[in-house]
Amino acid sequence: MTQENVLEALKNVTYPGFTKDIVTFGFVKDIVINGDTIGLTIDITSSADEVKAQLRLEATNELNKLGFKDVNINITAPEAPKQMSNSVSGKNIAPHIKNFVMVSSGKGGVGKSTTSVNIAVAMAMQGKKVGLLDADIYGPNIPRMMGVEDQKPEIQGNKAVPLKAYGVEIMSMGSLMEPGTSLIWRGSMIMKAIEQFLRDILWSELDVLVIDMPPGTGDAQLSLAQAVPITAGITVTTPQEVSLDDSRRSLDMFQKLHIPTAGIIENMSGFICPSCDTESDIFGMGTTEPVAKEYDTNVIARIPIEPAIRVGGDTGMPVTYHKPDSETAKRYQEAASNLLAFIDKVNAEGGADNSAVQPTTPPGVSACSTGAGAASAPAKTEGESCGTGCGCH
Ligand SMILES: Nc1ncnc2c1ncn2[C@@H]1O[C@H](COP(=O)(O)OP(=O)(O)OP(=O)(O)O)[C@@H](O)[C@H]1O
Repeated sequence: MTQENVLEALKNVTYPGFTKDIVTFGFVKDIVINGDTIGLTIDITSSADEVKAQLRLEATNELNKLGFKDVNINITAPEAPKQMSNSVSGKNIAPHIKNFVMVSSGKGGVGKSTTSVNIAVAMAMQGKKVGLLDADIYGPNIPRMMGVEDQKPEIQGNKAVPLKAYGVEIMSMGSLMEPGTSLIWRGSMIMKAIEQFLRDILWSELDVLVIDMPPGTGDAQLSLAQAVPITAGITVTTPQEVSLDDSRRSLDMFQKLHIPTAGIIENMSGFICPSCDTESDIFGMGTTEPVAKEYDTNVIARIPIEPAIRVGGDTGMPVTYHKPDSETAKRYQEAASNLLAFIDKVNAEGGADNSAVQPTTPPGVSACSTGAGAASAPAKTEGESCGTGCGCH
């Protein structure tokens, strides 16, 4: 048996999906014949496992027919493209961002933006490529807290370049609006804004995008969860019972939206006196632990009330960066480490998956205009959401 016999026989093996055979393509190389043993390489251009399996099977059959008993085929192929995002299925409109963290709170004013800022800065200080998206369209405070409130993002074509401070890429509705102006948001506008923040902003290939949500559980949260797979949800709460009730709603929302829950941040947990550095109880301390247990999650940090945090927020000088030796900076760093460990765990277990929260209507069909319910549904004014999350208005 000669190399020519072998090549002739392998001309019967067509490359999957094509009419040409693997010899004509020039894929067969390094044929070594030793009695009834043969070794060869098939060097292909596809990284698909099915292609490799089919070629191995068909080539082995042909060589067995020629009389070879021991057939050793080495198939070389380009490496499969690296999966940038941890999305295993479902929708991801920003696949170059590896992980998304949703920071939510049941009610306003509990320190959600302050937490988002300091955790983002802490992760950047720990060497991660971090972005911070201010999706709190009702009260976009992030530009002030990050010291970029006087800057406008550069526009390239129809996209915007994020601002940058403390090693963190930043985008906020506040940076796109005139200071002091307000927008009246309908549900459908919120959905579109969230998608645009992900699609039309030139984010780098980030390790983590921290997203500061509006308070509560509404259209913004649903839209975000449907647009990208959220790797981790954090809820921020203060220790009082009234706030805890609302944080339960946030935790329940994570479960309903299939968002892995990283845990609770108990903010304003005790007070650190600026003169004597002692810690005292004001709103309560440690009250979030039972709530975390209820939802099978953890308290990832307790952040005391510290005037330096408020000053840092007001002056655009986050405490984590500007007072790295303070007790609160250390706690934010610890929260960031806990969050990163949680993200690693989620990814090791297969990554986040938002396929279960996609709109259920087929592509191109509006949930608002089809089905038996549509005829009896109340008429909607232009631009009003039907509340199904279909984004059809
Ligand atoms: N641990 C803390 N110690 C001292 N001040 C704090 C602390 N956490 C937050 N603050 C201050 O409380 C105020 C409200 O915080 P922040 O804006 O972060 O809350 P929020 O939950 O994002 O509010 P909103 O829902 O209105 O966006 C800010 O002035 C902030 O500086």
